[in-house]
Amino acid sequence: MMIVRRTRVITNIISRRVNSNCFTTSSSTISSSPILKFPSSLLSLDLPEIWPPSSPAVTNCCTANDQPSAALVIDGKLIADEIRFRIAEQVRRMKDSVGKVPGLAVILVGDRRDSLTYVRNKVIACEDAGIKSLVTQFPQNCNQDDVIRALSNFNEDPSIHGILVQLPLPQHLNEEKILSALKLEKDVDGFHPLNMGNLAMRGREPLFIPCTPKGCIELLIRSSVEIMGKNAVVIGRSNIVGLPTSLLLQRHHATVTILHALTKNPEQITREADIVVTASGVPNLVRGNWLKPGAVVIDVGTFPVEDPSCENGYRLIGDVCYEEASKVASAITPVPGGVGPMTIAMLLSNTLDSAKRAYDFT
Ligand SMILES: NC(=O)C1=CN([C@@H]2O[C@H](COP(=O)(O)OP(=O)(O)OC[C@H]3O[C@@H](n4cnc5c(N)ncnc54)[C@H](OP(=O)(O)O)[C@@H]3O)[C@@H](O)[C@H]2O)C=CC1
Ligand SMILES: Nc1nc(=O)c2c([nH]1)NC[C@@H]1CN(c3ccc(C(=O)N[C@@H](CCC(=O)O)C(=O)O)cc3)C=[N+]21
Repeated sequence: MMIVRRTRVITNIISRRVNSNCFTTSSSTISSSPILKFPSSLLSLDLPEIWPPSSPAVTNCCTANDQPSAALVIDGKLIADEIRFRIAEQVRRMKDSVGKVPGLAVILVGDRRDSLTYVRNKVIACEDAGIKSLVTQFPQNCNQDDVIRALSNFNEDPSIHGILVQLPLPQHLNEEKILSALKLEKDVDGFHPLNMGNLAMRGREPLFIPCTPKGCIELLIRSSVEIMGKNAVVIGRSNIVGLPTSLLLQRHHATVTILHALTKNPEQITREADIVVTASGVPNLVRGNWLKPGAVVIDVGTFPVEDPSCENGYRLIGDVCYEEASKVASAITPVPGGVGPMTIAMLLSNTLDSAKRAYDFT
């Protein structure tokens, strides 16, 4: 029998209507947009096997004459901020009662610009939440044994509850070997084969659910999108996004189809989907005519393109042709400001969960 751990049902949507005159999706435009209402938070900081179904508030956006209207934008940044606020509260409570805070260690190899940005964002998010963070950076040409030694030190450090090895690693390093050196109890990314295996098996509980897939599901639930019984398409089958996302959607009783680079006629398959989660890394892959009217679209893809006018020297493009898709979908996540901030919030959530387990703190 399924154990339903979450008890609260979400009825509100954190989102905004797409401004049809504005197709740029920067997080600043989103956070300044009108917010319908905060939902009562449903972030369960333990691991749910399944969430209860919520009201299908975002399933169909067609007008009376069946013309699709603009999609609701699922504001990942806003939702992530709310979750991070809740995490910070719990960290304070932990500090007050046990005298300890959660600790996250990040291992970064090389100096890829996007990795540096992601790691910096993770460190800032930790600071904001009161979580201790340590970053160990190695040069691109480093020795594998040195990386494993650093990992082992973090494994043994009782003040560290989560360890993240920033991916991708340089070619000469063996990702499988490095990741398998990570202590299961500290695998806050949820990439360990045992965590992934438990996610895949019915009746089993992984210690950690991978952050991006967990963030995608959290976005759907908080936007009142019903998952149970829906046709979901996941584009991409990678170990870090596509595969665990498809497993998680299945755990929520969606009927899941996985598309990959060799799939024939992908647009025909996506057109049948109520929910499309895309993580291919191919910019603008998903066009408006790939979607069923009223579909919910979660865009995980982040493809960096040079842009000297941006602070980091690049801007991100998603997998979805936003301009087209937002006219067909009922709800859509922007890039940036959609899944990305949720990934970080879920990392903090997993780190807090790990510390709670370590200190037997509820
Ligand atoms: N926002 C966030 O928090 C995060 C964003 N990302 C982003 O998500 C994207 C995917 O990341 P990741 O999973 O690590 O990438 P990978 O390159 O590991 O996997 C990409 C997957 O997409 C599939 N694919 C590639 N081209 C096509 C195509 N034309 N049609 C259908 N499927 C295709 C590949 O298929 P095949 O298996 O056949 O090669 C593969 O399974 C990237 O843009 C990444 O930057 C990743 C993590 C977090
Ligand atoms: N071990 C490991 N775990 C990961 O979770 C992991 C990884 N390696 N390698 C790379 C991918 C990518 N990833 C992102 C995290 C946050 C944003 C994010 O916050 N994006 C912001 C924008 C950030 C920016 O400005 O560049 C947004 O979409 O709004 C994006 C992508 C985690 N990944």
